[in-house]
Amino acid sequence: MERIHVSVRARPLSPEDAKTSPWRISGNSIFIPNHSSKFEFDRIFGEDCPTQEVYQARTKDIVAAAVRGFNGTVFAYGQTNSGKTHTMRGSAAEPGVIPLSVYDLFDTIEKEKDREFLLRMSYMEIYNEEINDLLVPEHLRLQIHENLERGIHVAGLQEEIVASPEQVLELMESGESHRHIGETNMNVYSSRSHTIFRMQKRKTESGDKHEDEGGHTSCDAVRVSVLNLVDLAGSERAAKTGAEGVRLKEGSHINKSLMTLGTVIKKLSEGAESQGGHVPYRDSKLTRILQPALGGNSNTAIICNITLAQVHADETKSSLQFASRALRVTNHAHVNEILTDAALLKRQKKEIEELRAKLQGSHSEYLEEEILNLRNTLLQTELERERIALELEEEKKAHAERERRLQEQAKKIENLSTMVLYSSRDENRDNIKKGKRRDTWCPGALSRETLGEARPTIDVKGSAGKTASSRHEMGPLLPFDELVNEIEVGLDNSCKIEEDHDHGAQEDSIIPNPQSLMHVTSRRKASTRNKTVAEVNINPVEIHAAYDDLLIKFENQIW
Ligand SMILES: Nc1ncnc2c1ncn2[C@@H]1O[C@H](COP(=O)(O)OP(=O)(O)OP(=O)(O)O)[C@@H](O)[C@H]1O
Repeated sequence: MERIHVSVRARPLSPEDAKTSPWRISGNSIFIPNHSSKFEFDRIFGEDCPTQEVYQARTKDIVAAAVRGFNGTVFAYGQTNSGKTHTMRGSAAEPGVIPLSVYDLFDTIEKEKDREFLLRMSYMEIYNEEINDLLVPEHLRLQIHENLERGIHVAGLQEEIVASPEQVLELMESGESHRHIGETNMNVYSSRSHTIFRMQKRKTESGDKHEDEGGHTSCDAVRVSVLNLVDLAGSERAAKTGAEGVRLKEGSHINKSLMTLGTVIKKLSEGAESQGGHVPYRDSKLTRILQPALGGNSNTAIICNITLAQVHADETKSSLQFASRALRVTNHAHVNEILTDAALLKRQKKEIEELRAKLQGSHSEYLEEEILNLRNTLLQTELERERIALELEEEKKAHAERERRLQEQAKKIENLSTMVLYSSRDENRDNIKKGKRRDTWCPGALSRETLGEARPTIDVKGSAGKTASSRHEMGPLLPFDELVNEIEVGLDNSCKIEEDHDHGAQEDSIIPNPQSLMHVTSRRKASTRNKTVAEVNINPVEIHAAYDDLLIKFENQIW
């Protein structure tokens, strides 16, 4: 929301008028001393102020905004002979707002090299409430239309494509030749019509360019803005202008349209539009054409031309009241963008792609979180697997230890068997050698001392091929049962020693004590050892028998 910018420009006075002028200007205020009326505006330009300064005050910004796509309207308002045409058209010596705007417009466009512009100009007048085309004189009584695409526009109005300020000004000069100008008592070249100089800019936004599959560049947005520069006909009093006939009729239409403009401004200043009230835009061609500029989509500035002469004090006061009301009118300018169907599709496609990219981005975040969770789960599984592997390894070691002990026990048993068999073979050999055998066995007849002299020394070799380095002395020759009892007593001690003994690899090379082995074969307390006996199929009865045989052979050997 931005209100209409209103400035006041006072035209130079003759020395006589200057002496009698009741008006005083102080800053941006104008008033009549000792009078209740005091007006304040955005700017007040004195009689010595050049048009360039007037242009710089606001119009320059409106032109720049028009290049960016905002509608703009600047119009000069005031009584006849107040300097409106001088302000808007100017002269060769002092160009007016229109030529200054045209040059500025092209300058701005040239600086915006990345944009593509298409400029058109039109020039029309509203004469006696009829719209005529000043560029094409045959185009008379044109009608005002309104539609969604073009808004309010004059149908059939010539729109010349222009490429330079000089071309524009030439066309403008040409149009001036068709304008209704008449002589009145107040102004030799009095404008008898309102003129509207219009520049339309169609801008294609380079930022919206796209390259299609064929590599061609197309634009999907076109900004269209309209700059209206209006030189109104001046309000006049027939008594002062001396208008008669045609001039009187012209003056009547001028006054009527200006009165409608005043009413529209008054209504807008009172907030009628925002309150849903009626604003009589359609009561005149002027207000209808300028409707977007008055409370609508446009940056608007009004330059109120006045004369400070005493003789025109009432008209000046009336103009200042109009301008003062206009200060309270607000507009809502915005960029006007036109999209073709193809352009609309392209833009929507672009938006969809952007949304899809955003969606994929958020989905990717979700996936990353999922991957992180999976990685954590995987890590936990790996740790669990390693823990189980360690436990398995420990179990294997324990199992191997058990197997090793079982094998040791088996070897000991096997050694015992081998020892028994070896002794048996030696006895047979000695028996054959001596040819002597004892038929009965009398243990009581044998003293331990006697037996000790005859106790053989046996070199025992392991059946597994291991060399037994230890030499074991045979104990006293006892009956088998007695021997077993003795062994059990001995093995209790042996077990204790064995428990304290390191079961290293060195132990494998030691020939087991046969007595210990006998313990292994007969001891019922140790279930594992009984199991070992069963596994190696050593029958204690057989050992018993073999032992008896050995004793007999041994005795035979002695005797
Ligand atoms: N600021 C100014 N400096 C110098 N001369 C001026 C100035 N304003 C107006 N004039 C002169 O005053 C005369 C009338 O001005 P102008 O034609 O612009 O008035 P107008 O408001 O357009 O009148 P009308 O409504 O009858 O067309 C012209 O000769 C113009 O050169």
